[in-house]
Amino acid sequence: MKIAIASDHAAVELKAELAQWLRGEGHEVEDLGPANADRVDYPDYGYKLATVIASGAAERGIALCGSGIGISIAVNRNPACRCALLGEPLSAALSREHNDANVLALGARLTGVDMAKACVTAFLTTDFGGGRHAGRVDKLSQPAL
Ligand SMILES: O=C(CO)[C@H](O)[C@H](O)[C@H](O)COP(=O)(O)O
Repeated sequence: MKIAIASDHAAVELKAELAQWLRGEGHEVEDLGPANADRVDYPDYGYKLATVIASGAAERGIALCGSGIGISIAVNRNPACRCALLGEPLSAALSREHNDANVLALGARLTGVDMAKACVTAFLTTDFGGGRHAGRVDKLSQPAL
């Protein structure tokens, strides 16, 4: 699968670890940066990731910052993105099955590497359930009231 990954300075190590692991699993990973741990602003990288998802250049995205909160807010400002911030695999699976999430957000200061990998695995291997969930997800693409 084609996956784009981005972070802020707080999550560059987790980003590198996940990117290497995913490549080893056979995925095509585009690392959108940053390249080092110099302080940056999560909106810049969240918007960059969202643009790649919106363009269709990557099927799924992984967004990382210290808590996952800031970058998930940034990604979700793009109407093409449904970004789910979570810290355990059941929520990752539900984000796919019920919400057709196309971006997963994790907090590197809150979630360890093994748990992060478990979340990513669930996120990448769970299909959208469709059915009753489809109309709800469609509503997310409509303008908010
Ligand atoms: O957006 C966040 C908090 O909601 C992330 O955790 C950021 O990584 C964090 O704000 C960065 O904080 P820092 O003190 O500048 O490293």
